[in-house]
Amino acid sequence: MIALPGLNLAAPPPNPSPPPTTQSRTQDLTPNTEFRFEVSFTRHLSVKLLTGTAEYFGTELAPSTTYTFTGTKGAIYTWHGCKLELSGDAESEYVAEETTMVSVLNAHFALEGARERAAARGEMGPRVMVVGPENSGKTSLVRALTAYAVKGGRQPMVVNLDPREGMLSVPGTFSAAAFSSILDVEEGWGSSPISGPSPLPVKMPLVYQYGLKDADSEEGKVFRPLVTRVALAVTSRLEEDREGKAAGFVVDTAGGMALGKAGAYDNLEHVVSEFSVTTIFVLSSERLYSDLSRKYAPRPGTSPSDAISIIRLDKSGGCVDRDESYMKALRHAQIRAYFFGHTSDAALAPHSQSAAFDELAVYRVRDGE
Ligand SMILES: Nc1ncnc2c1ncn2[C@@H]1O[C@H](COP(=O)(O)OP(=O)(O)OP(=O)(O)O)[C@@H](O)[C@H]1O
Repeated sequence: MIALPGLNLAAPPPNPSPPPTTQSRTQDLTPNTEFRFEVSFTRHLSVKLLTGTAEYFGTELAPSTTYTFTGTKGAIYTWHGCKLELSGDAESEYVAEETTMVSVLNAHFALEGARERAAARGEMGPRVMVVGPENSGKTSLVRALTAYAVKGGRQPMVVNLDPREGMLSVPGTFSAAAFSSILDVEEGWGSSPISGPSPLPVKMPLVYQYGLKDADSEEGKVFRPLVTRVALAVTSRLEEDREGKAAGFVVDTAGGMALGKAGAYDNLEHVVSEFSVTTIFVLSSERLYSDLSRKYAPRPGTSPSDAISIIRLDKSGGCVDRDESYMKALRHAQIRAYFFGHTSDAALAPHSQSAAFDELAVYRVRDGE
């Protein structure tokens, strides 16, 4: 039987150490600080908000509710100060006073302004792309912008073009989903109908199989036609949805696309043109920012409404490099959650069927067919 990585049907579900019995402790956070932590896939960290307000990448924590994290690197931020109760053992944890949340909030309000203008004119809202090197905080920024927009009653769409990490689906796919309800603090984006029962409303992603690990490994032969498909699906969906149209969408890209081999950003440029991007947030990379600013500098004769805004944002000091073994474990966890459901007690029971390897026929589509 061919085993999907992470989907060992024969073996019992992985059993991360049970929620620890270590004594709970409290952590006070002063306004505008964040509690950063790293928890491996074999440990747990439980967090409860005792007093004040706090959020996890833009999503507000409910008071007196225990959130348990495993296989996660993240940060709990507070605007007004709070007291947290912590239990469990993280690999590392500390309080950071320098965060980038004020610039994230400013970015959100700039997008809100664009949404209001778009709604008044019946036009499409901001079409945002987030770019930057690997582990520069792109996905975290997209999550926070989405969470703030949802909190304000908007229904933004999120498009994931990073095959290294799935969004509401398995890795190796591109997906798009409209977000009209709160994001899931523990599970990241939340769950789709396929991932079993969830206390939060499920999200309905449109998923395309890409199949490769890196978006920059095949000279765009598969990537670009697929991006065209996704863009068409997203824009035609929004044309029929007045609220979603005004909210616009945010596209998360893969770090490899920002490498600009020999100064060429063919895949990024393709995304910009297919999605008619209006705003590009560049995380951390000065070179990418200056290359894109040059490329999309307003030309004489073009109307200001056609200009693309390129905005550079600092990388958060909390962004941690995720090595290949961590990424592998993350992908395995996503594949397992897809088939068994999100909860640790494995809510779904997929049926398995074995086939001998010589019964399998593999076809390869040749170039241009
Ligand atoms: N302020 C923060 N504090 C702690 N951890 C953070 C913070 N911001 C981001 N992280 C963590 O750093 C890691 C990298 O961030 P993120 O996934 O947002 O980067 P990325 O640019 O999307 O990466 P990639 O290109 O590999 O997809 C993630 O595990 C994320 O949860």
